[in-house]
Amino acid sequence: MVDNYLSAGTPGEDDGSPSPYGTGPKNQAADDNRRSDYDNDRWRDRGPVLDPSPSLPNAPRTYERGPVPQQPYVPKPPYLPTAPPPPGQQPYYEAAREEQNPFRPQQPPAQGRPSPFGPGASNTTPQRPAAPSPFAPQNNGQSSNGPGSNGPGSNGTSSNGLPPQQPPRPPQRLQPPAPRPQDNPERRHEPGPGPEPIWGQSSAPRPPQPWENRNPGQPYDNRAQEPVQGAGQTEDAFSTRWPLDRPDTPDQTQPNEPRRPEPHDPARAYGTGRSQEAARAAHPQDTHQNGAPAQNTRSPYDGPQQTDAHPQNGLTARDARPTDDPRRTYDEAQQADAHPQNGLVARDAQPADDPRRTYDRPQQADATHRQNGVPPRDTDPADDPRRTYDGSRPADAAHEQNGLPARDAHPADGSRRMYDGPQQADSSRPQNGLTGREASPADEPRRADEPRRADDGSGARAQNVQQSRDPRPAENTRRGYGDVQPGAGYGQNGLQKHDEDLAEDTQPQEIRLRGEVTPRESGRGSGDNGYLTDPSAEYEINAPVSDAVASSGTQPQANTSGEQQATASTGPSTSAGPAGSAASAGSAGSAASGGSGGSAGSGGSAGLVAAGGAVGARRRAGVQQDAPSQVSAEQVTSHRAGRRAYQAATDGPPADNSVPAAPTDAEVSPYGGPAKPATGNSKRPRRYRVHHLRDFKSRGEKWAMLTAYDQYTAEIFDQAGIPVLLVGDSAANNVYGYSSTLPVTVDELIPLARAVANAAEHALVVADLPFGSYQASPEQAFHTAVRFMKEAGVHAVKLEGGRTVVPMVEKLTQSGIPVMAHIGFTPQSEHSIGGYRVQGRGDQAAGLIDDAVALAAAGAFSVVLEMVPGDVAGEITKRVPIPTIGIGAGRDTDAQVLVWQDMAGLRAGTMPRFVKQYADLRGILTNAATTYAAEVANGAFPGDEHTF
Ligand SMILES: Nc1nc(=O)c2c([nH]1)NC[C@@H]1CN(c3ccc(C(=O)N[C@@H](CCC(=O)O)C(=O)O)cc3)CN21
Ligand SMILES: CC(C)C(=O)C(=O)O
Ligand SMILES: [Mg+2]
Repeated sequence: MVDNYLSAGTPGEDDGSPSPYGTGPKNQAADDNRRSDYDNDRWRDRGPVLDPSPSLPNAPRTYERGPVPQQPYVPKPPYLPTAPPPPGQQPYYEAAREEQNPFRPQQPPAQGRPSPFGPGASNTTPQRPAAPSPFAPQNNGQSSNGPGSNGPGSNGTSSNGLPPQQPPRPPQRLQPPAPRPQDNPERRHEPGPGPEPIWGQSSAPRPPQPWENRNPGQPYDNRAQEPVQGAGQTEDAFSTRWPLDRPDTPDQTQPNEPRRPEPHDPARAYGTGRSQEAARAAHPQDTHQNGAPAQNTRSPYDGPQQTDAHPQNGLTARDARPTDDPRRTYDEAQQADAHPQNGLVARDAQPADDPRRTYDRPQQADATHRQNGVPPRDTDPADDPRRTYDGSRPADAAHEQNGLPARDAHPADGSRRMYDGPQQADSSRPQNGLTGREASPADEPRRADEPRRADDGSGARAQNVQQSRDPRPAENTRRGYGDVQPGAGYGQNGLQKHDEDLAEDTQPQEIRLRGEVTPRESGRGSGDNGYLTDPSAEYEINAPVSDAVASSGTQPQANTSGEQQATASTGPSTSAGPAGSAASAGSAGSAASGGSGGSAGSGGSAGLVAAGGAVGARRRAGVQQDAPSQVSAEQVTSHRAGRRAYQAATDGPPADNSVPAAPTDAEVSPYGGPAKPATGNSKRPRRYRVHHLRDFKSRGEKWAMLTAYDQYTAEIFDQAGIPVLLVGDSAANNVYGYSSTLPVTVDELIPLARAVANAAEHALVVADLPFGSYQASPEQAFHTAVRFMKEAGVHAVKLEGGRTVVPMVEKLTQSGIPVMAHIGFTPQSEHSIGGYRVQGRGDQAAGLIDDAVALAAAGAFSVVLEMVPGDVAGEITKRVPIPTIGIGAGRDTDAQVLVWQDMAGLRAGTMPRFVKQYADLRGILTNAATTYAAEVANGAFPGDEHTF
């Protein structure tokens, strides 16, 4: 079947084709133990009984699944930027409901349109051309091309005759980068490469844009450009008559628009593939940041290297095993060995390593290999051309650092990754300080048994040390992470503005406190889960928390946990803010030696840890000891303990209106030198809050959101400086293996959200409300959101929908629950939308803008724009005072979001177009598991040092 985009079913369901998520099995939601959030009859009619929730046994769940009270809802937006609808006028959301009629006309698919569901679908169209990829097979004659190759094609640079993974993209994408739009306003007028007319480029009059068709007092009528054909739709249903349609709407957002001086040019064609192609062609830096693809560089992941990396190549675990003190504790090893820039061991800085480290601690490099991102420990770091942190093998090293596969090596797993090759190589540089491929002394594949090269020794390493502290690629003209100095970002740009934030952040984290008093943490058993027996009082379970806060003032009430006792031991990370997250990950976080660990984005609190207490406190606190590698000193103790310690150390107003450098802000050399004092007021908030995001927008600082579904990823991303973590309902297909987001339930998401909220020290944690858990009514939305707030400890919720969900947004925001909106392609509405389609093209743009404005007016603190034409996303970003977060919405949104498994290359399958992969975790794990199995088989593991 070819997806006709009008089908109510997913292609995966219709024709057995694979899910676009890359998950193999179809929806497995039939598990008897799984409960629906909304319409499971087993629960609906029970009345106010205790609901044996798997996430919190015996908690009353009547508010989740019971009959939803359908009370008349009176919208009362808490901080409306506009007047309510005139009396007698149909509420805007009533009209919106019709506008979002799932049966509204759909544009037929263009012939030859590639299926979003990948090559497995019954789709005869070829894959979309992709940029030349560094992972495309190269001419080493040794790489294996797995079954997942995307087939024939040549990127024009591959010289090995093996098919690249993707057909070529237009060659002009490899041109040097063009200026950013703000640097070159003319770009918006650049013609596309094809015959498709681009509005504004010809002398012919361009069609009016939807939002231009609005006269004062005369609402724009979508009917003019979007004929209604759907059943049950009236003309009025498509008339979005509501106050924000007034032309003065933009003025309301004017104070929030400092960075977009250029007026929106509606002449730019919307959302056509042509215009997108043109934009890409005009901005090759999008796919290749420095315009110099390292097309011929070899990767450490090619065939011989993979072979070499394994025990059978002679580099056995025992060969490589150091002979130093096997008694080192894990935490010590972390501190000493972590090379936070890239996850590699600073071998030269740590000749004595812990032989007991498992791969969970990648520093145990004995049997670990380049493909695992871990250097062999029997090699001399000074002359190993494979080193990824010596700047000697830029493109390859970049891949190596990120675990990205070689261009000439096809992923062994057969996945069809849509790598954007040169971009990936180059984009690694801001994080790892690598220079460029011109600095590479060796492009040929390196074998483990070949002589070490001496031309990238200490000099190159020293160079890299310096470079690693400047994450900015000189040629990177794009605004964003790469432009930010270590220690910049939030700290430098926002400190004065956020003096109040510091004060606030020294206050108890009430949301966290609630989270702390979960039944699990309070030691209450399932029979005493904190819920009152009176369902009407079910939200009063915070009494212990309130008591704690009240009795402790600005300090949380001490309890008997060792975690609390550890409060003086360390402090939180104080690395740069979101704009500097990559910077901090690449340099400021290079705290590997000096006895202190330093993970990406965190300075090492060496002194504090060395002073003792942290590790012990960690143990006393019962905090997990076998934390992941690269754990910074602050992580050695518990998050909360560190936070309290820092709070204790920094309580009180900051002196002379500036934020003091935190004790953990020192930059520590990975090469053993003394800690370098922090150069700036690098500081990020104790907790990112919605007002920080607003401030980012007002300052024009872009930021990144990632999904997270578990403790370690949350911890890592948090430490990397990601200010907002989303526990997406995409866990459905990225955790639970469903083929869409529809099956996942509140009960399935809450444990994940709780893990993330527990682990995220600084990030604002947002949880998706899953399908069916909020659409019924504002009250249902409220009850579901409360569950996430109480049981998971998240700080905000996200829900999908435009004006139809405005009442829900209002209810939540009025209840003190921050709401992130989500419009454009809303996966929960996949079946009504008719597939994975770009939304807001052409005439749909006006409706999408209306949605965004209405959601902002309803109190949403931000809005996700998914698969929205770049122009429309840019226009929305101008129109609304709240941050826009794009995924497949171009570069003009205030922020970006990606599903982390996509971003890090963990999942297989064809990636959506908007995905850029920054690592090859799948390859890393594949190699790790393969090596582990091989060592078990050949007896290399476990060794004496692993034996008691
Ligand atoms: N791993 C993962 N990544 C995601 O981005 C994601 C999820 N899961 N699950 C929830 C939603 C669903 N999303 C998706 C999933 C697939 C496409 C997709 O296949 N897009 C194609 C076709 C687009 C079109 O036809 O216009 C693409 O090439 O982008 C898009 C968004 C985004 N979200
Ligand atoms: C893709 C993002 C925005 C999301 O909603 C999710 O991960 O569930
Ligand atoms: Mg979602």
